[in-house]
Amino acid sequence: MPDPAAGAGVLDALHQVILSRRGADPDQSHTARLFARGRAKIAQKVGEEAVETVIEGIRGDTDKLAEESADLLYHLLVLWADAGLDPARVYAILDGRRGTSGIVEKKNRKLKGKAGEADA
Ligand SMILES: N=c1c2ncn([C@@H]3O[C@H](COP(=O)(O)OP(=O)(O)OP(=O)(O)O)[C@@H](O)[C@H]3O)c2ncn1[C@@H]1O[C@H](COP(=O)(O)O)[C@@H](O)[C@H]1O
Repeated sequence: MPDPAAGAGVLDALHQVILSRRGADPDQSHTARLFARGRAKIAQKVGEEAVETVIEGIRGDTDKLAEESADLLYHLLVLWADAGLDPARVYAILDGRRGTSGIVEKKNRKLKGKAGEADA
C-alpha cells in the first residue's frame, strides 16, 4: 500500500534494495537483470524513461508524469549503483547549491570558463 506521506527517504531505501540485488538471479529480480545487461543498457533505459517523463510533462497529466518520474528515478538509481556512485554525493551537490541562484551559478561558471581559457 503506497504511503501518501512518503518522503525523499524512499530514495535511500530504494538505493539499499538496488545494492542488495547485485549478483542476484536475473530471473527473479528486474534490477539484477539490468545489472546483467550492462551499463550501456541501463543508461539507455534512463534515456528512454527521461523522454517519457518529458512527454508526460508536456502533456500535463500529473498521474502519468508521476509514474514516468518514478520509472526515471528508479533507473537513474540503478545507473548510479552500477557506476559506483553513492547517491549521497548527488544529494551533497544539491545541498551545496542551496541558496545560490541558478542564474548567479551560471554566470560564475562562465567566468571560470573564461579564466580557464586565459590560463591555457
Ligand atoms: N521501482 C522499481 C521499478 N520501476 C520500474 N521497474 C521495472 O522496470 C521495467 C520497465 O519495463 P520496460 O518494458 O520499459 O523495460 P525492460 O523490461 O527492461 O524491457 P526493454 O526496454 O529491454 O524492452 C518493468 O519491468 C518495471 O517493473 C521497476 N523495478 C523495480 N523497482 C523497485 O526495485 C525493487 C526491486 O525490484 P527487483 O529487482 O525486480 O526485485 C522493487 O521492489 C521496486 O521497489
